[in-house]
Amino acid sequence: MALGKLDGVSPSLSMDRELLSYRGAKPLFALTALLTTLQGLCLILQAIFLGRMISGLFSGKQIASVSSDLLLFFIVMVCRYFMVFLIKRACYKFADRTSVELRRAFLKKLFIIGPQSAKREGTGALVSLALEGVLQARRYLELFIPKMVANGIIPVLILIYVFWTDRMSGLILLITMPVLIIFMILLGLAAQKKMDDRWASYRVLSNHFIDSLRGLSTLYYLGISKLHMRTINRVSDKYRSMTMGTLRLAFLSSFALDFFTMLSIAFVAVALGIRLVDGHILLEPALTVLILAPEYFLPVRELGQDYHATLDGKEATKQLKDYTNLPTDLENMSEADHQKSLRWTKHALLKMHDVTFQYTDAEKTTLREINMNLRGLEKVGIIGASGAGKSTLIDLIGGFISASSGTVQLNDQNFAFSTQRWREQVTYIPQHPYLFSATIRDNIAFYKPDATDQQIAQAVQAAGLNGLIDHLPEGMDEQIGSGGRQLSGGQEQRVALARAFLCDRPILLLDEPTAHLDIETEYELKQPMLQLFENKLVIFATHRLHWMEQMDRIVVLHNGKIAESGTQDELIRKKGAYFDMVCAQLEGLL
Ligand SMILES: Nc1ncnc2c1ncn2[C@@H]1O[C@H](COP(=O)(O)OP(=O)(O)OP(=O)(O)O)[C@@H](O)[C@H]1O
Repeated sequence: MALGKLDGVSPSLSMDRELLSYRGAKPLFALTALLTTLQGLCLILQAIFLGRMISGLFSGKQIASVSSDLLLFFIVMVCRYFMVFLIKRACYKFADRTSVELRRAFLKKLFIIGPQSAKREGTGALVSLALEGVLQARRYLELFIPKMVANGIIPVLILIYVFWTDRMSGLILLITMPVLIIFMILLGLAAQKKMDDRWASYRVLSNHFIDSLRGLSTLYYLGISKLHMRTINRVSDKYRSMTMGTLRLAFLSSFALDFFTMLSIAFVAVALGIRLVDGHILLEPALTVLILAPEYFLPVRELGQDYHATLDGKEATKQLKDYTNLPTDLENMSEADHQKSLRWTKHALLKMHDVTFQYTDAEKTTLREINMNLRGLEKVGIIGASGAGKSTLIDLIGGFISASSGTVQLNDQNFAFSTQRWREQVTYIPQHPYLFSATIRDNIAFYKPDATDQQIAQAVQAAGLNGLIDHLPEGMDEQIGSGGRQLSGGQEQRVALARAFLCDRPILLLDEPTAHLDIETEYELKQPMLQLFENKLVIFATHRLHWMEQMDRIVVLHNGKIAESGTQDELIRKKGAYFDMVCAQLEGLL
């Protein structure tokens, strides 16, 4: 956010400048300011007519003789509420449009950053931000803008009029307002702290809940699902008590604001009463000032109340903005650079020079001095001990994360893996491919929805899925994914293979796709997988060394660095890290 912490807690004094950066915000502020000024003038006229009417009746006039004041009073009242209606409508439209844009920008960024951001932020937190966060942001924009503008205009108009009518009352109003505002700032500071804690607790709760749902079967098999219930209760309870704390503060703040306001109005009333009795002021101006006094404090009170109600919206808006402002090299590249990134062909050459990568929350770099070339349609095996950086390297090449330093060139032109052109050419098969809650047909054709039945049938055949589909009651229309038929790990992997066959993209990234399968299932999958590898650049990270037979080149990672690379024969002859791994696996078998 452009403003510091104090700006967030002293809304009556300063405006959240970030709001002005939204599309259409400046005209909205101008329109709201104009309408609020008119509304303020109506309010003063209303008080004048009401004061004149009451003092007229008090001095013995007939109702008929004050009827013109009564009529004018109603006319300005209608005008005033018409202004309120116009302001609300304009702010609603702005909030609606801005929240849609915020969500769109958020989702766009989510797709650019990819799964890495889900790993970092947590799926639950991202889902909450995209759904509830956007609604809260909308409420904040809708409520806060008119209140903020009213706060800057109406008290000033009233104060000018009161000063002009009765200097003493003007002075009381002028002195009491800063006291009220300082009090609001103090409460706001405490509220902001509480809201920060509450938001952090909400993120933990969302992530925890989603993780628990995902891991429910594991927890059940381990016999600790009941035990885990207690953890969920604890996390929920923490969130509940934080919410109650924030609410307590909000109630306290409302009470204190009302109390101070009433006290200030009482000062004005007593001062007016004494001077009225002494004959230093007439009834009509005294009444007008007295009617205006509560209106003078009303915007501050309303802002104070809505401030607490919309604090979570303010925080959500900040989170959404911060997320969409995260830098990616895709955005740093010019359109010309995009065009330069050529389609991957059998002659293509990609060079990585001194590439490093460090996770934001990690202490040391995960990938270091990666110097590696990828050519045409070669098959490259990535191996290394657990934690060596295989998945990170695959994520980097897939464009899910961006290198911290180093250069990447595609056909001798600077290039970033996160470009759309690159991603459109990549198929990624992870250990657990995601199955959408849809039919098998839709799942297979997810990345190519316009595929014909014949193309899908060919992909099914190539992936060896026809045996399964023939036995399903609904065939290709069988529902799978959450809520549908559960597939085995091998069957899920075959769906992923069918997707890859159908997409037929020239680059294939595999991150331990068979690690969770038994050896028989892996053996059954090997033949369709090898068929899929044909005419593609394949980068295959795995622990299972038997795949290295089919690789043109092997890259051995150790502690984030390339320990050695070459063909299988070369590495065996070299008797280095790869040789040691083969020996270790063979010893494990013997
Ligand atoms: N999101 C993350 N944030 C911080 N550190 C991470 C993150 N993901 C991985 N790491 C760390 O980076 C290092 C490399 O992890 P990576 O998953 O790439 O290794 P790997 O070789 O694929 O391991 P495995 O074979 O067990 O899957 C590890 O030390 C890991 O703890």
